[in-house]
Amino acid sequence: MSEAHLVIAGAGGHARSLVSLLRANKLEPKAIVDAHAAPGEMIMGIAVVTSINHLNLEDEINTILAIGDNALRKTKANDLKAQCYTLPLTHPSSFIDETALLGCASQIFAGAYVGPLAEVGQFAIINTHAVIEHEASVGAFSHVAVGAKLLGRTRIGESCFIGAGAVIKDGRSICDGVTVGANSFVNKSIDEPGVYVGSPARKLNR
Ligand SMILES: CC(=O)SCCNC(=O)CCNC(=O)[C@H](O)C(C)(C)COP(=O)(O)OP(=O)(O)OC[C@H]1O[C@@H](n2cnc3c(N)ncnc32)[C@H](O)[C@@H]1OP(=O)(O)O
Repeated sequence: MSEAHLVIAGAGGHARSLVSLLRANKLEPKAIVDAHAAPGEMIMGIAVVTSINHLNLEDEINTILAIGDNALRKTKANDLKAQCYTLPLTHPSSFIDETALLGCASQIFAGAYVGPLAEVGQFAIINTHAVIEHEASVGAFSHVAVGAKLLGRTRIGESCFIGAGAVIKDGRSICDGVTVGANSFVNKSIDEPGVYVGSPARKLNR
């Protein structure tokens, strides 16, 4: 039986990070699929095509989502369902405690830390050097950006974006659909969706 081909969906910045993550795991994507691909476009030596129909592959295809936008990633995951690559992807330089739980299709990038009894939901992204401390949890389709830190026992809901370098104080919880700005400090739990910035973080009123 032949192995499934890996295909990356999306040709934005996150696609480059994913190629690097896959190669660190000795996996090579067959192609990158993006509706806006230019003729002959290549990314890091990989062809970018507008549709998987152009690949003429008879074998199974497993799609890995290179979509940083949480809502779009959720829509695409629901559209593709069984065609998605379901195993968590972890960079060899990340540390995942043996008691941590990683949801299907979660992506853990270089230097990230996922501590004891922490949980990462399905299709969540834990980006470069992010820290998910002991017993913290990250909801499905959330994205913890570069260098952000979730301190012990924090709980982040679904489809949240925690900006680069942000810190969430230990024990605090954040409801679904919250964006926390880069370098912000969340010292109180957040129970209303919206965008929160600053130190301490305050809701942006618009
Ligand atoms: C691999 C990777 O690159 S992963 C990508 C990681 N990217 C990030 O972490 C970026 C995170 N994004 C941010 O921090 C953005 O500034 C957001 C999402 C919080 C807000 O963006 P926008 O909606 O465009 O807001 P905008 O830039 O108009 O700012 C609105 C107000 O909030 C303030 N503000 C925006 N971001 C922040 C922040 N991080 N900290 C403090 N204040 C902020 C602005 O100064 C502005 O204040 P003013 O109205 O008094 O002038």
